[in-house]
Amino acid sequence: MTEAAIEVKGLSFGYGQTPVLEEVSVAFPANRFSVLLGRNGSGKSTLFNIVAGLQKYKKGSVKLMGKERSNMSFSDCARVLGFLPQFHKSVFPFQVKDVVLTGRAAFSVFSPGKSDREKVVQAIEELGISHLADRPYTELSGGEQQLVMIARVLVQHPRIILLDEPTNHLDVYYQTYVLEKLKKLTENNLTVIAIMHDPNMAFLYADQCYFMKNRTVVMPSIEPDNHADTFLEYVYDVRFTTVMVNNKLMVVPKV
Ligand SMILES: Nc1ncnc2c1ncn2[C@@H]1O[C@H](COP(=O)(O)OP(=O)(O)OP(=O)(O)O)[C@@H](O)[C@H]1O
Repeated sequence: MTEAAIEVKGLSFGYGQTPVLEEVSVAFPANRFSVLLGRNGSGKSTLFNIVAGLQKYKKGSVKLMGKERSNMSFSDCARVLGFLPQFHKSVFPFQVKDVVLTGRAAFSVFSPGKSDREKVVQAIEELGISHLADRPYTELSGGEQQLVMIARVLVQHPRIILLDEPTNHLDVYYQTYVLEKLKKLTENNLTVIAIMHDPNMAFLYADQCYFMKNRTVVMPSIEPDNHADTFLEYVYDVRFTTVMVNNKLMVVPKV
């Protein structure tokens, strides 16, 4: 069996008295591209924020590469996990290369060295945005900013990256570009887990899809002969027609 990069067991969480996650148990396999889907407000970002340490959990267990998250120091976590949150706004017109460099902050405190800058150049090249390196981040389009933020996570050289809607704001060219990059990263000992809203893009690129429903995570086998349409109707409250394209399941809402 593949080792779990992230293993969540019996996790429950709420904001005040409102429960959002109830008894969530899920294991995201190492060195794979996994995608988490589900309706707006179903708790996807909350689960990512807990795994990334932005929200504290009281009930359940969250393990990163086999270690309990709550027992890990900030720098231990930064070595293991990189996180791209859903919203990231900068008001300061820093150059793109400096914004990416801040991804090294957990390692170099306030005095980044030559190797940190080399990693920045590498990550910027990796995402094909070298032409943006000297531009002020605040003057970039939403999609360009998204690519810069992904480079900022990569520069951390973590074992796992969590991305909350990485294809948000991207046109179809860059959606496929980023998803291909993310999938490729898993060939180099990296685990990628992303929240996405487009089931078809997820089915095209992910090794495994997970869905949030009724405050927990469910992982069906998405195959047409496995009643995928019934399952997706349960998740999204929308009726779907399913078709196979190049051996991949594709869905369209029934109109
Ligand atoms: N800081 C907060 N305080 C109180 N309630 C919150 C907070 N953040 C999220 N919620 C609520 O928790 C629920 C889950 O929100 P969450 O952002 O995790 O969902 P999501 O699946 O990521 O949604 P989306 O797809 O719209 O981004 C929602 O009902 C939301 O209103």
